[in-house]
Amino acid sequence: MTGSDIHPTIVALSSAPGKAGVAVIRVSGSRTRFVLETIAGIVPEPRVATLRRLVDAGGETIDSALVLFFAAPASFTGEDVAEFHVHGSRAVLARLLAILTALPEVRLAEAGEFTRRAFEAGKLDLAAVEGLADLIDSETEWQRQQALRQMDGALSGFATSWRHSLIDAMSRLAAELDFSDEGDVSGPLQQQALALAGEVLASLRVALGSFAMGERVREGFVVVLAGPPNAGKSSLLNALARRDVAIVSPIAGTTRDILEVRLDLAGLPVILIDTAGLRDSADPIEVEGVRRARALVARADLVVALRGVDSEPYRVESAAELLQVATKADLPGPVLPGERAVSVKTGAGLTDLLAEIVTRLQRLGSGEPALLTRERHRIAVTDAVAALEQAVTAGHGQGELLAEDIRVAVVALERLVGRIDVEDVLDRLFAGFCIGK
Ligand SMILES: Nc1nc2c(ncn2[C@@H]2O[C@H](COP(=O)(O)OP(=O)(O)OP(=O)(O)O)[C@@H](O)[C@H]2O)c(=O)[nH]1
Ligand SMILES: [K+]
Ligand SMILES: [Mg+2]
Repeated sequence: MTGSDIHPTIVALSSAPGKAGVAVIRVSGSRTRFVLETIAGIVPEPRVATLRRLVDAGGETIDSALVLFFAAPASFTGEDVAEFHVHGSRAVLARLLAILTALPEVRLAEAGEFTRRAFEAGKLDLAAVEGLADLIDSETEWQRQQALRQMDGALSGFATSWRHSLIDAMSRLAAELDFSDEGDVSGPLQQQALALAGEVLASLRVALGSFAMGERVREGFVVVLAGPPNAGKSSLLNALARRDVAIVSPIAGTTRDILEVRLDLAGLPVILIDTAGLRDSADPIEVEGVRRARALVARADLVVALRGVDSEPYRVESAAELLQVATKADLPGPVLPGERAVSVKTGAGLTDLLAEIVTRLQRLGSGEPALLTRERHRIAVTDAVAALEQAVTAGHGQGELLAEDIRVAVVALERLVGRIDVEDVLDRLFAGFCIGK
């Protein structure tokens, strides 16, 4: 089933809005051939870019365009699809969209609707749709690579093989139960089922171990600059961001709120955060700033603890990865053991500091590419792990209970690729899509 008979035909601008050399308008659905005949005068040979004049009902030219046709089911959505590569002018786009949506049974697409149709046609599973969303949102190299792996089915492939192994285990248990009158024998088939469950459990635990990295690559590593007032936190933020983001002054207590910039550090997405100087204060605003700074220090992936070489030693308490930095290295004063020296004034040590931040962040992962990248994945796999742990530890007792534990794990894993509970996830996901995806 292609679904083309139950869906209206949809149309949308699929490239970014605004002025551009070329813009792409995409059409999908059973009226696509009709749309092509009406606007371009022909249905081009599938997958052959064809230069045509696009005309309105009165025969007046709207633009000349490259026209592409993809015949169902060999298209992104699985339906007949057309693309019009027109000149990216607001006037051309407005006119063309107005004409297209005025055609019978053709309407503007909703956010994510092309992708939803691809999902419904079985072109992408849920994990792959998430990968596509992440790819479109990706801003750094690590994000691009991780999203592409997800879109290409890295998680989907594992989910399928875990599920197959567990279904295999369940069928061995069922066979054993058929042969026993008590339902509590632990024969060779049950042993095999337990071994399969144990293998899947081990693989799931490895996948869970990759979640922290997967999530951080998606959302950004939180790196917090912390230390006493006037340590040079805001100066360092500006230097690393190469922009004048934060106010710098010789007055202690200049920064009161938190300030963040997003950086691409050697392909790693980093959220670098400047905080209020840590000290006791009578000023309620500064007290709140310090409270926020401490909260961030507590939840950071990496804390860069700063102290001016001309100031007292200062230790930031944090359970997170900690990097001790002595600032203002151009001034006289000692660099203490364990500190790296930098000077924003001369630029000394800044490149090394950046390299060290990258090294520390990379160390948070195992080096393996992350399989689980969203909280949704973590929950599903955690549920499956809990059920299989119960199966494996309860072990050789009742065959029926064992089968039930494994069944619970299978259901949890089916959520990963979207065999169940799909609508909720899709609705939330597509809320973040723009129209035309
Ligand atoms: N000589 C020298 N002065 C610096 C350097 N970095 C910062 N400063 C000076 O130190 C003072 C404090 O700098 P800020 O960046 O405002 O310090 P901060 O840690 O953000 O201070 P608060 O926001 O008040 O906590 C300013 O006068 C800066 O110009 C440096 O590398 N060398
Ligand atoms: K300051
Ligand atoms: Mg500051």
